[in-house]
Amino acid sequence: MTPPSQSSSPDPRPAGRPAVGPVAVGPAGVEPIDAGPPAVELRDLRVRLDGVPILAGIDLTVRAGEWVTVIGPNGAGKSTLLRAVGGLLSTSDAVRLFGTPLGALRRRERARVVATVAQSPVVPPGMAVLDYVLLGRNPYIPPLGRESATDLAVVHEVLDRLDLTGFGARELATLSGGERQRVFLARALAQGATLLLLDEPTSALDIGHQQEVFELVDQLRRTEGLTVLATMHDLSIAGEYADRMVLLAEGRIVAAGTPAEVLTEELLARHYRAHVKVIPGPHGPFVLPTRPHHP
Ligand SMILES: Nc1ncnc2c1ncn2[C@@H]1O[C@H](COP(=O)(O)OP(=O)(O)OP(=O)(O)O)[C@@H](O)[C@H]1O
Repeated sequence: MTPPSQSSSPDPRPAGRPAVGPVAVGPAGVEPIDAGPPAVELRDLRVRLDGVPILAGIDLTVRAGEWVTVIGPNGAGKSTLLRAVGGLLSTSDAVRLFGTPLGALRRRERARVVATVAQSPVVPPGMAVLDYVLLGRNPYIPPLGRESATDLAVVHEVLDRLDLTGFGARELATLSGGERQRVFLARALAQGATLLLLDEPTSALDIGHQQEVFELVDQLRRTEGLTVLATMHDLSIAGEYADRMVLLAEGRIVAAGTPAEVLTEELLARHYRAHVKVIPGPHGPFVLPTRPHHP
């Protein structure tokens, strides 16, 4: 089930690529389509906030259907990078989504292309879960219009897939941290965008729900060509799901490559000042923090 188009504006998604509806599951095992422009293209992206340089010339390409995870120590600029890609910062023409400069996309168009799960989303006070997730359908609801049966069906399907059936009437503020985090993800998936930006999306989840969420996102990626740009601090999980990883430090990319190339003891010691043991695993290296040796 793909969200109906309600705009005559040009759709920057590659031709033939469906809008990703969370309930539209295609044949399993379809490889990402690698034709057409990249999902994300950053060319010399520089961001200053309140006069402070935060990102110092980032070049990064994320192919359609790829999962790229940005890692790095606190304050490295990961959230700022995702906010720039999501259109929340002024970036001139440094950011292109599916070949279109970000600035050329109107708000509703952009919302059909890119959905974000922010680290700490603002929650309108008193809002029920169902109404909050329905906000994800705004790009498909005409101004002054009401949600359609399709919008409601998508929302219920997403709630179901994120183990939130029965939560619809609950006030968001009464949920546990992990339940609330799944609602934030539900809203982003209900948006049906082709590019998903995940900023520490599972930091409050128990390991079971964490795995469930990442498996769901990965399934959408494999079956429907969803592109994922994520940040996370759990390096083992990051390596298990990412095709490629980018290590950011002090606003610059200091390493990029496969998880095995980026998750090395030497790089993690240098940029995180962390003592870790890296053990090869079937889907990516496991990174285990170890106590420094005291003689
Ligand atoms: N408005 C602002 N003015 C000045 N500095 C800012 C502003 N907003 C953010 N920063 C700084 O920018 C840097 C990057 O912040 P950002 O949130 O992108 O880091 P991060 O890598 O996501 O960190 P974390 O892992 O802690 O979430 C931080 O040092 C932060 O203090």
